[in-house]
Amino acid sequence: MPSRPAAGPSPARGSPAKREMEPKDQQLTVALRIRPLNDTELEEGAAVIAHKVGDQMVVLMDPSEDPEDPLRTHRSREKTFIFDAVFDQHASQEDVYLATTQQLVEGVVSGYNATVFAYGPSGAGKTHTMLGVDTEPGIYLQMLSDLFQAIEETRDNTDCSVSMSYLEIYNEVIRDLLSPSSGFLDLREDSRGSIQIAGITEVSTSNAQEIMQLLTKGNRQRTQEPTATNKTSSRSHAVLQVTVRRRGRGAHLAEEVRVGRLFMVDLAGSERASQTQNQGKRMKEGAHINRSLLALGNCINALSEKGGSRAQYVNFRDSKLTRLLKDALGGNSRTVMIAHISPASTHFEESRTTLLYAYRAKNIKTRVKRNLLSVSYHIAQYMDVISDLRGQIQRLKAKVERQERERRGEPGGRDAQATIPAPDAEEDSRLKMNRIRAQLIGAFKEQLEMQRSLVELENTNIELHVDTSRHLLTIADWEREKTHHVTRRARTPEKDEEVLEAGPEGDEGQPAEPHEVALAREEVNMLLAEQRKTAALKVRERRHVHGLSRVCKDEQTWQQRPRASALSPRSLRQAGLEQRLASAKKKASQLEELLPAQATGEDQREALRLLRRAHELEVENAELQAQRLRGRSLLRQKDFLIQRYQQHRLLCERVIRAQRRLIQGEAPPAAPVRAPVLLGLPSGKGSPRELQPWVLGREGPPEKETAAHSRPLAWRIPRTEEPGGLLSVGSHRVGHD
Ligand SMILES: Nc1ncnc2c1ncn2[C@@H]1O[C@H](COP(=O)(O)OP(=O)(O)OP(=O)(O)O)[C@@H](O)[C@H]1O
Repeated sequence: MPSRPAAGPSPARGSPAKREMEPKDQQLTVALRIRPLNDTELEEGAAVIAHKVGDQMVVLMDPSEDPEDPLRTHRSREKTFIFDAVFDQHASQEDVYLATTQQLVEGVVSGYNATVFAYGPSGAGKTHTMLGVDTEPGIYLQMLSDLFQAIEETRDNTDCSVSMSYLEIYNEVIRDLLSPSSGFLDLREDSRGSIQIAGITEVSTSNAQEIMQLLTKGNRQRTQEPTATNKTSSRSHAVLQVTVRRRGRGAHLAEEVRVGRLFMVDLAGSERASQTQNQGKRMKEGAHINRSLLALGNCINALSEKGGSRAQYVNFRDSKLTRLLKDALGGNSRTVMIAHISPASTHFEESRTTLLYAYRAKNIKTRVKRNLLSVSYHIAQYMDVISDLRGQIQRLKAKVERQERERRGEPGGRDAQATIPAPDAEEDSRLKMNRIRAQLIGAFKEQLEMQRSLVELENTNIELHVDTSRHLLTIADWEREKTHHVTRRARTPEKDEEVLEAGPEGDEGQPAEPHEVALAREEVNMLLAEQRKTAALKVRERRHVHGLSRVCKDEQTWQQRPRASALSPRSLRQAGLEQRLASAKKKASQLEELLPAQATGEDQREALRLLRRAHELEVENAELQAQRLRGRSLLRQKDFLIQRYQQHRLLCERVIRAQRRLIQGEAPPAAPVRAPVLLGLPSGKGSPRELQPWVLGREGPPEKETAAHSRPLAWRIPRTEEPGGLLSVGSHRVGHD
């Protein structure tokens, strides 16, 4: 395997500390593992079609191509791919580990992020590579053992702590595998843009065995079911995160903390619905798995184009998996992907797509940067030191002057003492001032933390909006397809039979709704319910704040109010936070008023001024971050809107074509339908409106929307059902004008 350039500092320019912080481009390491043929494949008489050639090449033969066929002799039967490393059935777990992931250990200990993920179809050997078996442990145990060994070697001059968390993404929800009772967890982006999982259990550990025990415990909670292709198929993506924090030992004012994060991801296997014959729950899981893996594939495609140019738009937001792997694929992480395939001819299609994806991933570049935190003492502590020293200097100066005067027998030697505050009184006032200042700093800090939490919550709300728009777009896409299908049928009724043969149809000759559309509907309903609750709460909240006679002392009191039970935890948290923020602001301003009276010297006033300024800057910073988040979300919303307008345009064009045909007497009599309603877009002037859920979902339209006066301009397209009838849009029917 070719060695990769190290992502360490470049010796060319800058100070060593600065060079350490400079990000470096790093290519994804992509390896391929081919597992042995299994019993089922042997029973089926499958041939081996994936062959390892040398250390880096794999040749995949197409089983459908007949070498004897003279028409095909000019075509190559082989597809060749080159990776950083290729392993076949003879490779041991240790071989795979040493050639792929061992190289990441040192980086993690020195403060770099690293990710290893196993990719491939169901039953191809991902869990085997990552977890392994007792006699042949996989990458988890081997890597963790090396990690602790490397930490042990640095113990002399650093303090090190290691913590871990373990989660699964199952059907697009995140579950804490170390604390399954904690419900579904939220993904959040912090102010630095890195993804955090709110409320995840982080356990401190001191050795690899301990982590393995926790992993085994967590794995018992992991969703695993037998499927047609794998008796112990993992139906979720499992993510193990290990964080290593290293703090240098020394008596410096500023301490350096290196934080290395290691992600180890065992993805659920992709599957072809037609092959697995999964039904019901398994099929729904499969659709979720495939959807998130499709999103992952799209990200890999976008990132690999133009050599991973950052100008290319990469949609990480399409699934929780891609959001979680954002850094691993396009950000600050050294990443290794181990793709897995079966060598059997019966799995040719899956193997081919896996190889193509893995091959594309080779072009991805990430930008690695050491996570160096400088924990400097707070400005207030410096100010204390300075203030102490100044006080001492002043007292000493006064003492010297007094002694001088006394020595010279000058009058006023004793009087002069009276103009300088007595050391005790001065000390007393300084202590008092420091106490109030410490309280003020506490209040500022509290305010800032709450403000940040509010920004995070707002961001989550915006994300809910964006998710809703995305799902609505999927539904709208489908509705357009369905309308197109119905229109086509109306135009060419003689082809009905052909259509019926070509694909499954739902009721009344409607095409059957695809799985992802049903899922999108489900999720939209869930998201809308959540949004409605939050909106209702905000209205009530505003009313409540206006008429507020007393301030709730803490979040608990707030949450214990009787009406709280009907609201979502997120809404409750937001309401509680807003309330607490208001009270913290009040407290801080009271303290601010107290302080100037206590400030006796110039240095204390200066300290106060700096303190207030630092707080103002931090507030501004938080506000800017919030604005940036809002701006980004707005852009995403606009993207969806543009797509919707495009859909709308397409539909209008189709309607116009149909009208033309109608005018020219080519089509049967028309049934009217309102194109703008179909896509939930504004029909007249005014700002674009959000896509109305009732247009696409299972819910009925609100009363006022159906009122005749609010009806948008009617468009006519050929009749598709009963004469003078209705055109069905989702479950909602749009009638004639
Ligand atoms: N390299 C290998 N050597 C021996 N056995 C293997 C190898 N790879 C996989 N297997 C066996 O194949 C079976 C399926 O493997 P595994 O469960 O790891 O697949 P998977 O890709 O994780 O599947 P899924 O996505 O469905 O969870 C297991 O019984 C495993 O022990």
